Amino acid sequence: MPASLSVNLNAIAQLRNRRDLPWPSVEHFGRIALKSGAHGLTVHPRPDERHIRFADLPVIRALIDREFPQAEFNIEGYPTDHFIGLCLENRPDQVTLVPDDPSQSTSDHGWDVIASRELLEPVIARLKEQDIRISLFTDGDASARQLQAARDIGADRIELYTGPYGGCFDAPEKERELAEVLGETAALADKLGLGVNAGHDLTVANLPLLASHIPHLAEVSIGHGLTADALEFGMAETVRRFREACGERT
Ligand SMILES: CC(=O)[C@@H](O)[C@H](O)COP(=O)(O)O
Ligand SMILES: NCC(=O)COP(=O)(O)O
Repeated sequence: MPASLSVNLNAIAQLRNRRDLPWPSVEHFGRIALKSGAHGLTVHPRPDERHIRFADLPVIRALIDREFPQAEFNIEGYPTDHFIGLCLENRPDQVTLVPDDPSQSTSDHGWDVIASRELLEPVIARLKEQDIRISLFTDGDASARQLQAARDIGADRIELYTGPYGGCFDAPEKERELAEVLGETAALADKLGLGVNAGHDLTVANLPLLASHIPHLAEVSIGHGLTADALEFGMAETVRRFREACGERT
């Protein structure tokens, strides 16, 4: 079964925010992405609203409810009270919890689940009361103890942080990163009953090899590389290319 593609709209929002204008519109490009066969939309609102604004969330929720009821809405972020409130108001199918400091420019590491158990366990319970699937952003080389802890506190999935893989894709180290790091962690998570998502710095070039090393890969969320390609090929054609890179026949 090919991995589902969730299109991250952060970069579209960042371009929009250069001016006090409503375009490029996250609703418009979200619609094109879903019409073109993307399985869902992802947003990662950050506290300074530098790309996704809090007001974008109900717009995306309404787009999915009205026009694409099968599509999934994935909200990513650090679990502050404000973030949890945004999630409860906007009814995502999945929340991906990410251990980012508010000043971080982008995500660059996964949770230390064991050390963060007191923070994460009640948050996961609260979100799961609303039937929201929980994914925890996880380092590619997470230990068995970390994965076990993720499962014990109620996570449904992990999202493997693929930044280091993206960074070494043109170098020989990518073989080790794939087989011994991401592949082994994914296999262990699968054995423990955790679903496996992946994201960060994925591209149409590096996605097929990743997917071939993680046969049970459930979902990839992709923003930066996909938006760059959309500038060249258009959003509809780009989504088609990324779906193919996931192993879908388009
Ligand atoms: C959680 C993650 O992998 C991030 O890649 C993300 O959602 C993108 O965040 P920015 O768009 O702010 O870089
Ligand atoms: N969870 C990762 C994500 O949504 C997008 O990351 P990127 O493709 O913008 O690096």
